[in-house]
Amino acid sequence: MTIRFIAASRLPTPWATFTMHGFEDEATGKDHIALTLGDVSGGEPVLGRVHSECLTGDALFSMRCDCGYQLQEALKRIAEEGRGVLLYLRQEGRGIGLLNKIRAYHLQDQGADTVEANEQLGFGADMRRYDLCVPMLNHLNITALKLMTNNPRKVDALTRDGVNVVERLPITTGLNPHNEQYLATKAGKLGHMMALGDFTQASDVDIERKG
Ligand SMILES: Nc1nc2c(ncn2[C@@H]2O[C@H](COP(=O)(O)OP(=O)(O)OP(=O)(O)O)[C@@H](O)[C@H]2O)c(=O)[nH]1
Ligand SMILES: [Zn+2]
Repeated sequence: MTIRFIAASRLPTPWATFTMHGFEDEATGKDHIALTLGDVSGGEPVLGRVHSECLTGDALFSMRCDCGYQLQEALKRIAEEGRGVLLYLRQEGRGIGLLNKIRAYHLQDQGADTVEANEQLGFGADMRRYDLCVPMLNHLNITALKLMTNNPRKVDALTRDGVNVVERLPITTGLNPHNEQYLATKAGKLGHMMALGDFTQASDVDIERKG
């Protein structure tokens, strides 16, 4: 695996002006991004989010999942802390790609859950890799993460790959009638450490999206 740093720039957002660092994965040709805020080097654990691409949730306001809500919440929490990192990994659809995710959504429209749909298409439930995080974090001189996630397998995979996750912080936001079943399946079948009662409602946190 060769991850090459390409360029960095300012990225103003509604929450803070981040620094955006662009990387290229030479093996796959995919681009990945890190957003940082404040001085993240120096060894003190950094508040972080490792977020896998969800074009539908992150960019198209989909309410089928919790991705877009988590992305906003993570940037907001990093801004409140004044220091942190978000790794935005281009592994759409838990690694199956956008078009296969649409195929999986079609099966879910007909009654399959998110895990069954992947399996009916011949994929594992979660095909993601996290080994690319190590060179990205090394480039940023980040040695320890306080990770915002509900996904214990993400913590295990990152740890196996050599990322020092010193703390796991829940990120439960964006519950709505369209993603309730999906979130229940994540908790029931994928082992996510969350209960629907923990969630902030999408309507409470995201009024500007209701439009
Ligand atoms: N195959 C498939 N992928 C989905 C579906 N819904 C969301 N996704 C993808 O699931 C991934 C969600 O990634 P993350 O937000 O990093 O989170 P996570 O592993 O669910 O765990 P958290 O850190 O707790 O959010 C993204 O790549 C989405 O595109 C689905 O129904 N099917
Ligand atoms: Zn999503």
